Amino acid sequence: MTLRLERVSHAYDGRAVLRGVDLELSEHRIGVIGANGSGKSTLARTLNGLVLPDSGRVLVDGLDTRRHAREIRRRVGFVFSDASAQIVMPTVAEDVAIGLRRSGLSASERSARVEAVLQRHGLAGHRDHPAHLLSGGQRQMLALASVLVTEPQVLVCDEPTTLLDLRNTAVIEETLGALPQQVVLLTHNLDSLAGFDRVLVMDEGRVVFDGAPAEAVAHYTSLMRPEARGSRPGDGAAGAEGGAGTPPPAPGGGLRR
Ligand SMILES: Nc1ncnc2c1ncn2[C@@H]1O[C@H](COP(=O)(O)OP(=O)(O)OP(=O)(O)O)[C@@H](O)[C@H]1O
Repeated sequence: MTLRLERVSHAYDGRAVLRGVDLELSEHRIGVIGANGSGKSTLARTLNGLVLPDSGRVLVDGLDTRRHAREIRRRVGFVFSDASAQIVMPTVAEDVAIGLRRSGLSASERSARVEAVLQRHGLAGHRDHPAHLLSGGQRQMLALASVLVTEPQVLVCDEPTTLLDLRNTAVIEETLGALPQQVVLLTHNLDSLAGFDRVLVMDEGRVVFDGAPAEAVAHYTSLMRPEARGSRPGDGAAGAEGGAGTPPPAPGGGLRR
């Protein structure tokens, strides 16, 4: 599936957080890294219409997020870092099932699908447990399962392991790695990007690097050096919309700018 951003800009309270982002995302594994506040979450939220851009547009397989919210949410699933915010039903099985309420499937098809997802993600033994009694790792797995049960074609994961310990981080990353779906992963865990097809580095609302994981991590690391942070052209330019004259990054091409 192709996710396409065309000159996407967005501001909160007059402060620009996305500045004229142009992207075409079709790779199987795409990472997004960047400093806190660089605009990663806002970018991710535009991909399934959780955020509608102030200007520009986002197309999911040609469908505009402004006009086709429901179809797009069905195709693009979203996983948040705080699973508790995503879990809405009292028990594990009910939470997984809720995503299928408008699926058009019969009750028996829905329960078969829920059961399969619970089994696959190690939650079958917790079927009737209150979701709030699960461990942090189990809660994140439940949040993931509740999205996967709807069988989205793309999964956008916004720092899904930030609140987890090392073991659960590994479990969630392995699960994501094995999914047949296209995955867009926002993360501060740079090690998890090895093997990704493409990694974007964001800085001050722009994609400043777009290429292979090792080069992207090196670029991000160099941006975070104190001398780089003090002298970047973007510093202090909040509100300078769009990056006029800045060439769009070459998809997967490792363009630095
Ligand atoms: N709903 C909102 N209302 C107002 N400001 C917001 C909102 N969401 C994000 N922001 C601000 O926009 C900027 C970009 O936030 P965003 O969450 O996109 O960045 P991020 O790169 O994902 O950061 P982090 O790594 O900390 O999650 C931040 O300064 C943030 O405070």
